[in-house]
Amino acid sequence: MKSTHSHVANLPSRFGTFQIQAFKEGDKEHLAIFKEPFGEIPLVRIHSECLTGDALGSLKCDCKDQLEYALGVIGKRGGMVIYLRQEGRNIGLFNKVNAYALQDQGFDTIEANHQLGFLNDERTYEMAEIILGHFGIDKIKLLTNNPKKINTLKGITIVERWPIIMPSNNHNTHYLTTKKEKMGHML
Ligand SMILES: Nc1nc2c(ncn2[C@@H]2O[C@H](COP(=O)(O)OP(=O)(O)OP(=O)(O)O)[C@@H](O)[C@H]2O)c(=O)[nH]1
Ligand SMILES: [Zn+2]
Repeated sequence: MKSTHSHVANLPSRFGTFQIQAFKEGDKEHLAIFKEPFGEIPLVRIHSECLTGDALGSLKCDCKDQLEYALGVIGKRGGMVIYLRQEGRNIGLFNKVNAYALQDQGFDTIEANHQLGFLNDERTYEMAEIILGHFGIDKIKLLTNNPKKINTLKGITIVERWPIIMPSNNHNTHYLTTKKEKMGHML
């Protein structure tokens, strides 16, 4: 029988020694990166894939800084990073590059998504709930500035919100201002 989750493997990293487990959702493969013990209320970061930021170090967003901050804190205190393959707020890499091309012409992130026929944010968080459920977790402390993420996680009790605010740079100030003003991020 085909499994929807992989075995658990060790992942020594520059942020500490974690364990990882992969989860399949159709063609998408998500990851839980975790460090035990979790403590009574696990500290969790739900991170959405950003290849340009996470892997290439793009300065257009704050994703890599947030990911590394989360891995650093969770590597020390225990908890879990859920890495969801929702590139470009779930419009995919190809469309995100087209959105970036529109941003080069002066559109903001939201306007560029609309120009391409997408909503502001096409993400869902069911897989995060499924992964947390797999670990028997129903209460968390969540590292986020995003109110939609909090409101969408219906099956999980968010006992505390921990802000995850990174220093801005010349290239991402407009991106962060758009998140604050148009998406209500608590920045
Ligand atoms: N469509 C689109 N997606 C982007 C753009 N810049 C970054 N992203 C994606 O945005 C996602 C990160 O989401 P954010 O809204 O920045 O932050 P968040 O994770 O929802 O909120 P926090 O928990 O507070 O960090 C990743 O999937 C990125 O690939 C962009 O210009 N257009
Ligand atoms: Zn990013």
